[in-house]
Amino acid sequence: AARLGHMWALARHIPGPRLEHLLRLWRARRSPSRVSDLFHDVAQEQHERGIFKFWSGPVLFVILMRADDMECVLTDKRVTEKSIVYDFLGTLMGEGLLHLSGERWRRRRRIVAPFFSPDVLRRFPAVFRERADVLADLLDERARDGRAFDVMPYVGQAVTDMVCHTVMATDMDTRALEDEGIARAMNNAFAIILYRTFNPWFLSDTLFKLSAFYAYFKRSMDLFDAFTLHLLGVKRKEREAAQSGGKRTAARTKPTFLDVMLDTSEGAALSDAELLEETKTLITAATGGSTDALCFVLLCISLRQDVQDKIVQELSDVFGDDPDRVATMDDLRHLEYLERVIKETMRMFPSIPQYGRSISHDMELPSGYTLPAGAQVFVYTPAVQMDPRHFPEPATFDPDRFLCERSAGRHPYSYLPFGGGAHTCIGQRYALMQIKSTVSAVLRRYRLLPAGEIGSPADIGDVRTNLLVTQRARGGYRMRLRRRRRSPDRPTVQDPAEC
Ligand code: HEM
Repeated sequence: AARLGHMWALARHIPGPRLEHLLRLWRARRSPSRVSDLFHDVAQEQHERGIFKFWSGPVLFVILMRADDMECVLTDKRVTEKSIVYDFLGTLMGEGLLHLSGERWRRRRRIVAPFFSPDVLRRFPAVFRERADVLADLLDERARDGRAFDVMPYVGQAVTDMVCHTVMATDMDTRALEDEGIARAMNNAFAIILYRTFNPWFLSDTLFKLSAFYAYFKRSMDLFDAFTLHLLGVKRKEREAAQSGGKRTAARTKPTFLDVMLDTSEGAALSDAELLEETKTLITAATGGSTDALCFVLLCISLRQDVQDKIVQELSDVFGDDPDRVATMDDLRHLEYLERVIKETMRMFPSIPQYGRSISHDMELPSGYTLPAGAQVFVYTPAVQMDPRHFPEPATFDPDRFLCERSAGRHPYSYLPFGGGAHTCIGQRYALMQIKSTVSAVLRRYRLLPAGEIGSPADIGDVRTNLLVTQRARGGYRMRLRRRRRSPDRPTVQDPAEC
C-alpha cells in the first residue's frame, strides 16, 4: 500500500487520460482498431508534453514520446527488468533472451550472439532467396487473376519458413506442419496478451487462468510448443544422420541456430529446456517483427510506383544481366536505396511500436517528470518517429531522409524500430537481409499495384494501423500484382490462402 501511495503521489504530475478517454478505453478494450485510435488521439493531445500515463487497476503505465526521455530509460544501467507485459509473452515463449534480465540475460546474450556474427549471417542469403522464390511461385496465381488480395498469409508463411530453416533445420518441409495454424495461434496469443494489458483483473494470473481466454491461450501455447519440439527433433535427427554418415554436421555449410549452439562450448552447456526457450524466443521475435515489417514495405512499394521503379533500377544495376543470380551479402549491402525504403517504412510503420521496462527506482527524466519506482514504462516509437522536429514533413514517404548527409545531427533515439540501449534487437542485420532478399525476389517477377478497392488506401498517408503486440495495417495489406516477365517453370505449391 505504501508503494502504491508513493507511486500515486509521483504519478499525479504526469499527464493522464481524461474521464472521456477512460470511458473510451473501457468501450474500446475488445477492439484493436479502437484501442489504436484512442492511443493515437491521446498521443496527439499530449505531444507537446511528450508523456502520458494510464492506470490499469493498481498498475501504472507511463508512455514516453520524447527522444531524450527514451534515451534516459533505455540506457540507464539500473533499469534492467523488462515490463510485466513481457511476462505474458514469457508464458508463450519461456524465459528466453527477450524476457530475461540482469546477469541471466547477459549470459544468454553472449551465448546467442555468435549466431548473428557475419560469418554465420553470410550463409543466409541463399536460404532467404530459396524461400523467397517459393513465395514468388505462390503469388503467381494472384498475378494471373489480377484481383486485390491480402499479402500477409503469403508473407507470414515465407517468413516462418525462412526462420525455421535458419534457426532450426536446413532441410524441412514446414508446410507439412500447418504453419497457418501456428501463425493463427500466435496471433490469438498476441491478441490475448493485449487484452490482458487493458483489463486489470486479468493482470492477475489466477483470475486469468479461470477465464475462457486462458483456454484459448493455452491451446495456442501447446500448439507452439509441439511445433518447436517437432523442429528440435528434426534437427537432432539431421545431426545424427550427418554424424553417422561420417560428415561432421550440416553446420559447416548451412549453420542453423541449433548447430551454432551445439558447436560452441557455452551453447552446448545449455540445457534442453534453455535451448527450447531460446529457440521459441527467436522464432517468435523473428516472425513477429519481420512479418509485419515486410508486409508494410510491400504495401508502401505498391502505393508508390516511382519508388518501385527506382528499386527495380537498383536491382538491375546490382545484378546486371543475371537477375536470377543468388545474392551475396555484398550484393545486399549494395542495395542502398532499397535499404532506405525499408528504413523509411519502419519509421512510418514500426512493426514493434512499443516496448517496455519496469522502473526499479524513482527516476527523473530530462523532460522534468519523475517516474516512480514500480511504474511500467513504454517507449512509443510512432510518436518520436513522426515528430516533425526530428523528421520534417513526417507524413511524407521520403526514403532519402536516411541519406547520410540528411541524417547528420538527428537525435540517435528519435529512430528506434529495433529498440535501443543494451537490449537492442539482436536480429537487426538478419531482418534487413531477409527483407531485402524477399523484396528483390518479388519485384524481379511482379509489379506491385495499389488494391484500387473502395476504402483501401490510395496513398501511403491513407494507411491506418491497428495496435497489437505488433503494429498491423487495418484491413490487411491489400494490393494487386502484375507479372513482369516469364520465369523458369517451378514446382507447383499449394496456395496458403486455401489451407
Ligand atoms: C523487422 C524485424 C524486427 C523488428 C522490427 C524487431 C524489433 C525489436 C525490438 C524493438 C526489440 C527491443 C525490445 C525491447 O527493448 O524490449 C527487439 C529485441 C529482440 N529481437 Fe528483434 N526485431 C526484428 C527482427 C528480429 C529477428 C529476425 C530476430 C531473430 C532472428 C529478433 C530477435 C530479437 C531478440 C532475441 C530480442 C531481445 C534482445 C535482448 O533483449 O537482448 N528480432 N527486436
